[in-house]
Amino acid sequence: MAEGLRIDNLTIAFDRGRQEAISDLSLQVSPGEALGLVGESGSGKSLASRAALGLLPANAKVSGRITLGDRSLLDLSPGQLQAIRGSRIAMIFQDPMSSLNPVVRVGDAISQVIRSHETVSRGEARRRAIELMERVGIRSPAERATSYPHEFSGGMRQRIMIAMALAARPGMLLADEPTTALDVIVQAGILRLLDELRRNEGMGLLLVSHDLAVVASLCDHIAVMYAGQIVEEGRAGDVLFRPRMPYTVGLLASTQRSKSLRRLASIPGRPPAPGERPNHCRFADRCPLVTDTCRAGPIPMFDVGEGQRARCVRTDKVPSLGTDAFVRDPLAVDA
Ligand SMILES: Nc1ncnc2c1ncn2[C@@H]1O[C@H](COP(=O)(O)OP(=O)(O)OP(=O)(O)O)[C@@H](O)[C@H]1O
Repeated sequence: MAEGLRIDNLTIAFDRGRQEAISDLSLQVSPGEALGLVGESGSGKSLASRAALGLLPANAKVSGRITLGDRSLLDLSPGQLQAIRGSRIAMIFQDPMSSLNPVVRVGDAISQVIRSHETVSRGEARRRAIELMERVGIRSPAERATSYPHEFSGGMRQRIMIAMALAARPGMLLADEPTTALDVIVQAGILRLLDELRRNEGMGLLLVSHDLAVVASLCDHIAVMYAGQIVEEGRAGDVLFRPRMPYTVGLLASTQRSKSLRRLASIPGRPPAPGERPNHCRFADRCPLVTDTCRAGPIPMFDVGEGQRARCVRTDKVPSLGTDAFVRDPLAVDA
C-alpha cells in the first residue's frame, strides 16, 4: 500500500549550524505521483532525498518534519527505519558500489531483499530476482545471477542496484540520478519501467536529477532547487514551458544547444556555497532581472497561478526573459 511522502520546513546544517546546506525545504509526493527535484550540483538535492530515508551524515544538524503516511521519519529508531526501508520507501543511489556487497552474488542480493520483506520460498524469491534482472535489461539473467558485482560493468551494476531497489515493491521510490551512468537506450527502458510502476502500482517517485529531459519525460510535478532552497515548483508543463523564476529560465537555457554558437549556454557565475549565502535572494548576483528589492531581505515563494510558485519578486518580467539572456560560451567562464 503506497503512502505519501511529505517534507515540511526541512533545514540541514553542518559545522555547528554555520553552514546551512538546505533551508526550510517543503515538498510532497503523493502515491502514484512523480516529482522531479532539479538544480545544479551542490544545491542540496541528494541531501534532501537521503534525509527522507533517514540517511543523514552524523555531523548534520536537522530540523523540520518528514512523514511517510502517518510515520514521522525523523523520530524513528534505526531499527524502525530499517523495517520500512525497501518495502515502504527505497532509494536508487548515484554510486552503485555503495550499496552492492562485493562478496554476495547479485541474484542472491536481490533475493535477500525480497525475502527480508516477504515470506516467500527461496525458489520464488530467485524466480522474481531473475525476472527483475530481465526487466532492468540484463541479458541471460539466470546465468548472470550467479556473478559477483565486480564482474559487471558500471552501467550493469547500476541496473542491478535498480533491481534491488525495486525488489521489495516499494510504495515510494527515491531515485538520485538513476540513469546518468546508462546509455540512452537502456536509460529509456529503465524510465519506462519506473513510469509503469508508478501508473500501475501507485508507486510514488521522487526523481533527483540535473537532467531536465529525463525529468520532463517522467514527472508530473517539478521542484527547482537553488543554493539549498526550492525556488520554483509547479506542474511539469508549467515549470518547463512557463518558468517564472529567472534561475529556471537559465537552467532551461543551459540544456539547449545554441544553433549559432553550437555550444551549450551556461549561467554566468557560481551559486553561493553554504555559509556564503545572503539573507536576500540567493540568485541575485547572477540574475539578469535583479533590482534593489531583490537584495532588501528574504524572498518568499509567491503563487503565480495553477499551483505554480516562484521565489522571485519579478515573476511578471520573467515571461519576457528569453533563454538568450543566459546564452554564454561555457569555456569563457566568468570569475
Ligand atoms: N557530510 C557533510 N558535511 C558537510 N557538508 C556537506 C555534507 N554532506 C553534504 N554537504 C553539503 O551539502 C550541500 C548539498 O549537497 P548535495 O550532495 O545534496 O548536493 P546535490 O544538489 O545533490 O549535488 P550533486 O548533484 O553534485 O549530488 C553541498 O554544499 C555539500 O557540500
